[in-house]
Amino acid sequence: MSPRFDALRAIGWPFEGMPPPGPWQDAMQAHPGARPARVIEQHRSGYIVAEGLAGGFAVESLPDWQRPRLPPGERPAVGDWLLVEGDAAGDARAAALLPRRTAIKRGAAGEHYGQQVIAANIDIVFVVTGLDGDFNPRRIERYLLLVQSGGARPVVVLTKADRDGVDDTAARAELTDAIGAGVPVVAVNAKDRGSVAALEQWLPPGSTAVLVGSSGAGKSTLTNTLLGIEKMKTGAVRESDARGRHTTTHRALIPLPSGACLIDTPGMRELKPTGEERLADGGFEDIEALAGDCRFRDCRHDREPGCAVRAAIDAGALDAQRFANYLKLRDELAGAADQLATRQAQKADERVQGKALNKRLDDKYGRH
Ligand SMILES: Nc1nc2c(ncn2[C@@H]2O[C@H](COP(=O)(O)OP(=O)(O)OP(=O)(O)O)[C@@H](O)[C@H]2O)c(=O)[nH]1
Ligand SMILES: [Zn+2]
Repeated sequence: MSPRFDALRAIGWPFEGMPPPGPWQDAMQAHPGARPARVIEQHRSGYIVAEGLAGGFAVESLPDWQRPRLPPGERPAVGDWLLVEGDAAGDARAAALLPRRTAIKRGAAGEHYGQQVIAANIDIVFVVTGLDGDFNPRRIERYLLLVQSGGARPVVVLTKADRDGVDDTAARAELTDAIGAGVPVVAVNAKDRGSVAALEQWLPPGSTAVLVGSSGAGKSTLTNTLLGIEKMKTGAVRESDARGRHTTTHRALIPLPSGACLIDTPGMRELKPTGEERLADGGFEDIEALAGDCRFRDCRHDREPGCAVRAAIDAGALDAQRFANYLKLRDELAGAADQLATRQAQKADERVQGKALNKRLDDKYGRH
C-alpha cells in the first residue's frame, strides 16, 4: 500500500510526497512493505501513531527499543516518524524509526543517559510568556537553551500586549539584554486574529510547531486563534473547573489552516527547563569554543594567564554581559548537576535496600 502523503502532510510530513534521496528514502526503500506514521503517544510496550487526522492506532514496538539502556536518541518519542507494517485495525508493527531531524530533550533523573526526548521533529517552538506578572527574561533564556540544544527554532511570543498598563517596548529591551538579538520576539494580543497572523511566517505547510510556557501564558488562546476558533476551552471554562485545568491535551496533533501542525501533548505542556540543559548546545557555543583555547583546561576565565575568553572580551570580540550571563548559568547548571547526582545516589541506595529486603522476604517465604 503506498502512503497517503496528503493525509501525512496535515500532521507534519515534511515533504510533498516521497522524501528526496537520502536517509529517509533509503529507509523507505529498505522496508518496501511499510508506510510512514507519526508517533502521538508513547507507551511501555508500544506507540500510538497516526497516518493522518483520523484517529491514532497502536503499533507494537521493535524489541530493540525496549532495551533499558538504549540511548535516548534511538527510542522513538512523540513526533517521530516510524515506518509501520500491518493493519491499522489489528496487528500493526513498527519496522523502523526514520532519522530524527530535531529533538527537545530534557535532563531526566535516573535515566542511564540522563536525558529524555520529550518531542521529536519540531521545527518551531513558540516560547509563550504573558507581558503581565508572568514576564521573566531569565526563564525565557532557560527555555531558549532547552529549545536550541535540540535544533528546533525558537520564537518568543509575548502575549497580553493589549492589556492596560503593559509596556512591550520596555519588556523587549529587557529581553534583548538577556538573550541577545538573535531570536525573534513578537508581542501579540493572543485573542486577536490580525495580531496572531504575525506568527504565520513560521508556520509553513509540512512544518511542526509547539507552544511552551507557564500556565496562563496564553497557549490555548493562541492555539484557538491560530485555528480560527474564537472560543474553546480557555480561561472562562477553566475558571469553572475545580481542578483549574482544561482539556486540550487529548488532541496531540492539531492541523492549522496555514498547513502547519501543532503538537500539544501533556509532556510538551509540562515542559520546564530543569537547569540540566547543556551550555555547549544552547547558544553559548562561541564561549565554549573560546574556552578550548585557554591555557589551562580547567580555566575559570577569571584571572588565569593565557585565558582566551578574557582576551576575547578585552579585544571586544565577546560581549561582557553575555559572558556574565554565561557564568551565572554555568553556576546554576553546576548546582543542578550536584542535586541530580545526589538524587541518583539516593535512588541507587534505595534500590540496594529494596533488593536486600526482597532477599530477606525470599529467604523467609520462598520466591515471590
Ligand atoms: N487580554 C488578553 N488576554 C489573554 C491573552 N492571552 C491569554 N489571555 C487570557 O489569559 C488567560 C489564560 O490563557 P490560556 O490561553 O488559558 O493560558 P494557557 O497558557 O493555555 O494556560 P494552561 O492551559 O494552564 O497551560 C485566559 O483568560 C486568556 O483569555 C492576550 O494576549 N490578551
Ligand atoms: Zn579562560
